[in-house]
Amino acid sequence: MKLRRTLLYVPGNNPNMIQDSMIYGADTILIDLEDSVSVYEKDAARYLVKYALRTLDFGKSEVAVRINGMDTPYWRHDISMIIPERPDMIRLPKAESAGDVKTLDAAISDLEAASGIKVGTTKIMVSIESARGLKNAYDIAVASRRMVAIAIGGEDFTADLGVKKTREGNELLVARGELVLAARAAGVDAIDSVFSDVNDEVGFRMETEKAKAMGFTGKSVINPRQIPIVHDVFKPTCEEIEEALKIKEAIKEAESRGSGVISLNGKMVDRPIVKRAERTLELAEMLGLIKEVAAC
Ligand SMILES: CC(C)(COP(=O)(O)OP(=O)(O)OC[C@H]1O[C@@H](n2cnc3c(N)ncnc32)[C@H](O)[C@@H]1OP(=O)(O)O)[C@@H](O)C(=O)NCCC(=O)NCCSC(=O)C[C@@](O)(CC(=O)O)C(=O)O
Ligand SMILES: [Mg+2]
Repeated sequence: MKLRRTLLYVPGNNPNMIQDSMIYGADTILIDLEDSVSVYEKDAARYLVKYALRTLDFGKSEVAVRINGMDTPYWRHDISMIIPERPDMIRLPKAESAGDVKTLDAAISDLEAASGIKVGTTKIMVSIESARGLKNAYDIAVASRRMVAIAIGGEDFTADLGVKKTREGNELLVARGELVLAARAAGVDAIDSVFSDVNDEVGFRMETEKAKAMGFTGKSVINPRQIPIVHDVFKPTCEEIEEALKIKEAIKEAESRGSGVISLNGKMVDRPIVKRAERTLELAEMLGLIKEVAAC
C-alpha cells in the first residue's frame, strides 16, 4: 500500500512555491502545467518544471506532474520535456476514454526507451472531469499497467454538468460514489477533488470526512494549510487500532479451533471484518502509530 492521502497542487509557473513544496509533508507533490498556468506561460513553465525535477530533492514525497489535456496541442510537448527527468507519475487531466490512456502510455513508453529509463517505470493517474469520462471510468482505470489512481476534478466536472459546485457537495455525490466504485473495482486509489476556499477549514474538514467515509483513499489539495487536516482525518484513531488488534487476536483464536467466525463483545467477526482490521493496522504501521496504542 502506497500512502496517497494528500496530493498538493503546485503551480508549475511559480518557482517559490515549487522550491518549498517539499517542506509541508504532502504524500504527493503535484506540479501543474495545466489550468494554473496560462497559455502564455506554458513554455516557460515546462522549462521551470524540468529544471526543478532535475535539481530539487523532494524528500519522501512522491512527485507527479499534471500535464495538459489530450484535447490540447501541449500534452506531447509536456511529456517530452518531463519524462526524461524521471517524475514518479504523470497526472492526465480530463481523461475521457481508455483510448486517451493507451495513447499516453505508448507515448511515455517511447520517451522512456529514448531516455534510457526502464519502460513502464512512470506511473499514471488520471482526473475524471466530465460525465463522459465518468461513464468510462472503469475502462480508463484498467487501460494501462501504469495506472495507480483515478481522481475526480470537481470544478471541471460541475462545469460539465452545468451546475454550481457547492460547499455541501450534493451535486457531486453520485459522481464521487461512481468514481470510488470504479477505482475499487480496478484496484487503484480513489482521489477526491480540491476544496477551493482555503480559509474555510470547517467546510474542508467536513468534505474530507465525507470523502473518507465514501471510500476515497486521499484528496487533492491546493494549499499547505489543508495538508494536516487531511492527514488527521485519514489517521486511524487509537480506538480503531485497538479494536483492529483485538479482532486479529480473536480470529486467530477462532482459527486455532477450526472456525472462521467468532463473537467479540457481542459482534460477529468474520473475514470482511478481519480484512478491514488488517487495512487499519497496515495504515497504522505505515504511520508509526502501533507503538502509541499503549498510550491511548
Ligand atoms: C489558493 C491560493 C491562491 C491561496 O493563496 P494564499 O496566498 O492565500 O496562500 P497562503 O496560505 O497565504 O500561503 C502561505 C504559504 O504557503 C505557500 N503556498 C500556498 N499555496 C501553495 C501551494 N499550492 N504549493 C506550495 N506552496 C504554497 C505560499 O507561497 C506561502 O509561502 P510563504 O510566502 O513562504 O509563507 C494558493 O494556495 C495557490 O495558488 N494554490 C494552488 C492553486 C492551484 O494549483 N490550482 C490548480 C489546481 S486545482 C484545479 O485545477 C481544479 C481541478 O482540476 C482540480 C482537480 O482535478 O482535483 C478541478 O477541476 O476540480
Ligand atoms: Mg480541472
